[in-house]
Parts: sequence; structure tokens; C-alpha cells
Amino acid sequence: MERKPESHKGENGKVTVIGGSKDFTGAPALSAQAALRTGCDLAKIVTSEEVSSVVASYSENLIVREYSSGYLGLSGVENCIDAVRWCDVFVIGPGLGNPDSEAVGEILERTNKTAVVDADAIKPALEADLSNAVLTPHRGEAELIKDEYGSVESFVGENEDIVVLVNGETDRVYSDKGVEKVDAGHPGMTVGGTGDVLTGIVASLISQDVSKREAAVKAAEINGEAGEEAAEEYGNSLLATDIIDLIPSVL
Ligand SMILES: NC(=O)C1=CN([C@@H]2O[C@H](COP(=O)(O)OP(=O)(O)OC[C@H]3O[C@@H](n4cnc5c(N)ncnc54)[C@H](OP(=O)(O)O)[C@@H]3O)[C@@H](O)[C@H]2O)[C@@H](O)CC1
Ligand SMILES: Nc1ncnc2c1ncn2[C@@H]1O[C@H](COP(=O)(O)OP(=O)(O)O)[C@@H](O)[C@H]1O
Ligand SMILES: [Mg+2]
Repeated sequence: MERKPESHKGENGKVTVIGGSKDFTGAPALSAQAALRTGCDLAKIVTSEEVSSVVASYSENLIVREYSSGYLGLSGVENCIDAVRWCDVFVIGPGLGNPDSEAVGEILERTNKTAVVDADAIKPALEADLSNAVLTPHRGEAELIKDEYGSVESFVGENEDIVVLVNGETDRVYSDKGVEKVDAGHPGMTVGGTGDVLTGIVASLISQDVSKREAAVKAAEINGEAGEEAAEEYGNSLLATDIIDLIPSVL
């Protein structure tokens, strides 16, 4: 994505990440840092009061706000919607732990920004009136879609504003254009956090005006290729943070 020389802060993409809880503090920061490394200008994390200072402490590059105390529930919806209004595209799910389904549904239904839905937000999203979203389930989370809709293809169908990136050894992007396969990656990527990184890459590309389908395919390629490079150095000891550090060299 070319940068206009006179562009101002935020014009090259603003990503909000609604994630984290007392159960998981790393996930939202992995997503937000991956978004920044993929080239967006600003990344804002909305997380639980209990862990907001822990999450903020990971990096000066992060803007951190709070949805409420405890897990994400109806009392945290307004703060999340404020942060969604601020951004171009938002991630919801990484590290939320045990969010209230109705709260996740309300955030998805009351905002028209593109949502990258992952992890603990996938099940609630399937119960909501979902539109304008990229879901990034791993095989297990994809089982939830198959249970409800028979297959991912029938869930996506002709719906041109829903894309599903089922990730695992081979990533598959389902859209109204059919299914596209991405084979990049390495078994070392089964380490925790690589899916959280993937969500940040998808969101960052969309915030820089890449289409949902193309962003899902490119993100799977970028995440996979960075994972392969990390494996060259660390083998199966690679960490999700190594992948973030290698995104620039892959780009
Ligand atoms: N550093 C951090 O803060 C990190 C935080 N993280 C955060 O952890 C949270 C959980 O994330 P995760 O992806 O680990 O969910 P995981 O409980 O494995 O599965 C969810 C569901 O899918 C199922 N399931 C899983 N695999 C399956 C399979 N192959 N085939 C079939 N089913 C399978 C599994 O079923 P189960 O195995 O429990 O029966 C379960 O029901 C999430 O918020 C994430 O952001 C992590 O990203 C790590 C780093
Ligand atoms: N065996 C594998 N080979 C290549 N890539 C893999 C493999 N296993 C997982 N991945 C990649 O790692 C990520 C796993 O996502 P996920 O299971 O959601 O991790 P987490 O939730 O712990 O962050 C996906 O991007 C997937 O493409
Ligand atoms: Mg995951």
C-alpha cells in the first residue's frame, strides 16, 4: 500500500482490538502489534479493567482503553462501540475468555465497520445478525459453523459481505467467490498466539483499503511466510512474537 507523502496520522488505518480478560492478557496485544507491523497507523485495545495496565505495559505503541471490569458484558458495550466508531476496522475475540453473547452480538449489530471475528467471539457472532465480517476460526472453532450451517460454504453462500478464513495446516478462505487455499506456514505455528497475530494482519490490511477477501488471503500468506522464516531460526520453538517481528521482512 503506497503512502501519500502528505498523509496525516491515522489516515493509513486505525484498528481497534476488543479483547483480553483476566484469563488472557497477551492475545489482544499480539493482535494489535501485528496490525501495527502490517502498516496501520494506530491500534487501540479495549480490554478488561483488571488487565488494562498489564496490556498497556507490553508496548509504548499501544493505546489501551477499558470495556468494563470482569468479562465483556452489556455494561462494556458502550465503551466498545465508542472505540469502534474511532476505527476503520475492528477485531473482536482474542482473549475475551467468557464474554456475554448478547454483548458481542450488540457490538456487531450496532456498528457498520468491518469486524474481524475470532476466538471467543465466534460462537456469539454465529447467533447474531452478522454482516460485514471476516471470521478467522481455527478448525475447532470452524466446527461450530459446520454444526449450525452444515458447512462453511453454505454459511458464506452468496453472502458477499461475509468471509471465513479457516486456519490450520492449510488455510482456506471462503467467500462468495468460492474457496481459496493458502499453504504457507509451519507446524511450529501451533504455538499459542499465532491466530491472534493473524487477526491483526487481516484487520490492518482492511484498514488500508484492502478488500475483506483479499485481506484474508494476503494475511494467511504473510502470517504463514513469517512463520516459515521464524521456523528457519527457531524451529518448533518459534513464538507468536517472532512472527510479528518478521512481518516487515515478509512485506
Ligand atoms: N498469549 C495469549 O494470551 C493467548 C491467548 N489465546 C486465547 O485463548 C483463547 C482460546 O484460544 P484457542 O485457540 O487456544 O482455543 P482452544 O481452547 O484451543 O479452542 C477453542 C475451541 O475450539 C475447540 N478446538 C480447538 N482445537 C480444535 C481442533 N483441532 N479440532 C476440534 N476442536 C478444536 C476447543 O475444543 P476442546 O479442545 O476444548 O474440546 C474449544 O472448544 C482465545 O481467546 C485466544 O485468543 C490463545 O490464542 C493463545 C495465546
Ligand atoms: N501445522 C500448521 N502448519 C502451518 N500453520 C499452522 C499450523 N497450525 C496452525 N497454523 C497457523 O497458526 C495459526 C493458528 O491459529 P489459532 O489456532 O487460532 O492460534 P491461537 O488461537 O493460539 O492464536 C493460524 O494462523 C494457522 O494458519
Ligand atoms: Mg485462535
